[in-house]
Parts: sequence; structure tokens; C-alpha cells
Amino acid sequence: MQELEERIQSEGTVKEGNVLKVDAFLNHQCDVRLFDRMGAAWAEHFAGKKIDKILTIEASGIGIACVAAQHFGNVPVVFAKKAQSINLDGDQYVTSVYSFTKQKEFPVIVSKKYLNAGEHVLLIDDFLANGKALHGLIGLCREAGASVTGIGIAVEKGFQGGGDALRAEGYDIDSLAIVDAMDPATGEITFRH
Ligand SMILES: O=P(O)(O)OC[C@H]1O[C@H](OP(=O)(O)OP(=O)(O)O)[C@H](O)[C@@H]1O
Ligand SMILES: O=c1[nH]c(=O)c2nc[nH]c2[nH]1
Repeated sequence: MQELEERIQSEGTVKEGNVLKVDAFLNHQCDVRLFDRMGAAWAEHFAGKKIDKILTIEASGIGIACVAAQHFGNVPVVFAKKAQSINLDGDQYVTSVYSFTKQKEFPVIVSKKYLNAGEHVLLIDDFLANGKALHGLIGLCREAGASVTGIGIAVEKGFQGGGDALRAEGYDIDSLAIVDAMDPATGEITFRH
């Protein structure tokens, strides 16, 4: 998606440790008009596919998924929570995911009420790096007996390999920008086309 690549080039910064900082528009301050066009792009890619629900993960996927849902007939958006809460009751699907930016393992929890056998689920997230978050969400869907119809990602860091491993497993991943290389010394960012 050319607009997203241009925003990354003009407003993104490359940090040490394979971190691309795009918090001016994607995952701290949120450009909701950009999110809307990202939703439209995913809707075009997944046109004709049955999607009952969007599943994402706290925190940064939530806003993007909610805006995107408007392009999928306003299907419900469920986000996996990364902490137990007194507001979480009943039976739960629980797994554990290593957080790329927080550098620690979190429980990842979805109430059994909100993920059901036979549902067709679209996974959406802001970033795909090593694939840990997506593997967690896929595991929750598998446990629930729901199927993963596709995966919509804003920014994939292709050089970290998580996306290509999931494609090799057969998942249909629509990443709107794929960074193939980035250099913290020069700030140079190269995209895969
Ligand atoms: O492919 P991976 O290696 O799993 O990296 C991608 C994940 O990393 C970030 O989550 P993180 O927990 O770092 O931050 P967040 O709480 O802002 O979503 C991002 O939002 C993705 O969920
Ligand atoms: O803001 C972010 N920048 C990144 O490079 C990244 N990788 C995973 N999650 C991420 N979030």
C-alpha cells in the first residue's frame, strides 16, 4: 500500500534491535483515516471470503481492527487480553505470547463466549515480526474450533521471518507494507514489492 509505505518513509524511525517506530500514526497516535483506507485494502484482498469475526491482540491491534471491521459488514471485533482481570469471567482460552516490544511473556486470553467452533476468523494486527502474536491467536482459534480465513497486517518486517513461515504453513497474509531491510545507522528502509 503506497500510502502506508510513504508514511513509514516520512515519519518512521529505525531503532536498534529491529524496532521500527511508527507511533506518530500507527500505534500510539492513531491516524483513523489511514486505518480506514487500510481496512478498505484488506476488504479488497479478502473479498468473497466468509468472515464472521475479527480477532486481534492487545494493545496496538485494537484500534486498527475496529476501524477495519466497518469494511467487513461491521462484524464483531474480539481482542485477546494480555492480563487476567476481574472483568474476565467464565471459561477462557489461554495461551502465552512473548511480546516483541515489552520483551516478556504475557498470558493471552479470550473468553470462550467470544470465539466459537465453526466461526471464520480474520486476524488483524499492526505488526508482524517473528510471528509470536499470530501463533498465539492461531492457537486460540484452533482450540476453539474456529478457522483462520486470513491475516491482515499493517507492517510486516519481512527480514524477521515470521510472515514467510506462516505463508509456508498456508496462511493467506495480506501485509500492507513489508519491510525487507532497515538500517538504524542510516535510517534507510527498503520495502519488498
Ligand atoms: O510477530 P511478533 O514478533 O509477535 O511481533 C508482533 C507483535 O508485537 C507487537 O506487540 P507488543 O506486545 O510488542 O506491543 P503492543 O502491546 O503495543 O501491541 C505487535 O502489536 C504485534 O502484536
Ligand atoms: O512499534 C513497533 N515496532 C516494531 O518494530 C515492532 N515489531 C513488533 N511489534 C512492533 N511494534
